Amino acid sequence: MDLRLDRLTVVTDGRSLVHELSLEVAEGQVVGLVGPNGSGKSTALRCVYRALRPTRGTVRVNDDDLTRLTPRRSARLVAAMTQDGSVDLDFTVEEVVALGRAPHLRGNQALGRAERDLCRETMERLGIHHLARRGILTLSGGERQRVLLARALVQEPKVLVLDEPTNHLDVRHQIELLRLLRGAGPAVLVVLHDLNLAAAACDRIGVLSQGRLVTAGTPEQVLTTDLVADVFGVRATVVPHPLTGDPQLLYSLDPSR
Ligand SMILES: Nc1ncnc2c1ncn2[C@@H]1O[C@H](COP(=O)(O)OP(=O)(O)OP(=O)(O)O)[C@@H](O)[C@H]1O
Repeated sequence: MDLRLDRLTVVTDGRSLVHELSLEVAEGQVVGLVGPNGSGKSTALRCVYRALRPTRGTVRVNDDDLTRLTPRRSARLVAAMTQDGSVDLDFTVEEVVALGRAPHLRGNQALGRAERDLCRETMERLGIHHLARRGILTLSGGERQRVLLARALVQEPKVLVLDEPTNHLDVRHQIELLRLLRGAGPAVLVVLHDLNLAAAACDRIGVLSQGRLVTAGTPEQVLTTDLVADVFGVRATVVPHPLTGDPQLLYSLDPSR
C-alpha cells in the first residue's frame, strides 16, 4: 500500500504552516523529509497520523482518505513514532509495546500467543528485551525511543511515520534503526535532521522550506551544494561515500571555507 499526500495544506491563525505539499511513498520505500527548523515537517507528519486535520488537501493510503476512516481503521494502517508520542504513565516496557496491538483487538481482549511472540521477537530485534519489566519512565532517551519504535512495529502498519527517530540514539543504534526501516515492508515517511543519514537510509528525499516542498528526488538528485546553501544557508562539499556511493556532505566550521 502506498501513502499519498496531495496538496496538503495546514493553516493556523492565518499562516500556512504547510502549503500544497504533494508527496508519495510507495510500499517498501523509505522517503525522508528534511528541512530547516520550523519548515513544517512535524506538522505534515501530524496530518498523516491524524493528530492534526489538514485545512485543505488529502492524505491517502491507497484509495482511502485517512480523515474519512474511523480512528480504529486508520490506526491499523498507520503507526507513528513521534516526539509527542511519549508515554507519561509508568507502564512497563512490555505493556507499552503490547499497546501497539490495540487497534487489532476488541475491547479488553487479551493478546493471543502469536501476538505475544511478535512483541517478544520485536523487543529482541531492537535490543530491548532485557528491559521488558522495567518502567518506561526509568529508561534513557535512546532506550525509550527503541521501545516506541517496537510499539509502532508490532502494530504491523501499512504506513510508518517517524519524527526524528534517531535524535536520542548513539551511532550504532542510529544505523541499526535506519537499516531496520529499509527492510520493514511498510511505506515509511521519516523526518531526519542528519542529511548524511538521510542520504544513506532513504530511497527518496523531500525538502521542505517555509512549509513548501522545494524539491524531491533521489539523494543524489536532491543533496547538492546549491540546495544545501539555498535551503539551510550552509556551505557544504558533497562527496560520494567511498564504499556505497551515497552523497555525503562535509561541512567546515570556518565560514570562509
Ligand atoms: N499549533 C500551532 N500553532 C501555531 N504555530 C504552530 C503550531 N504548530 C506549529 N506551529 C509553527 O509552525 C511552524 C512549523 O512547525 P513544525 O513543528 O512543523 O516544524 P519542523 O519543520 O518540524 O521543525 P523542527 O525541525 O524545529 O522540529 C513553526 O514555525 C511552528 O512554530
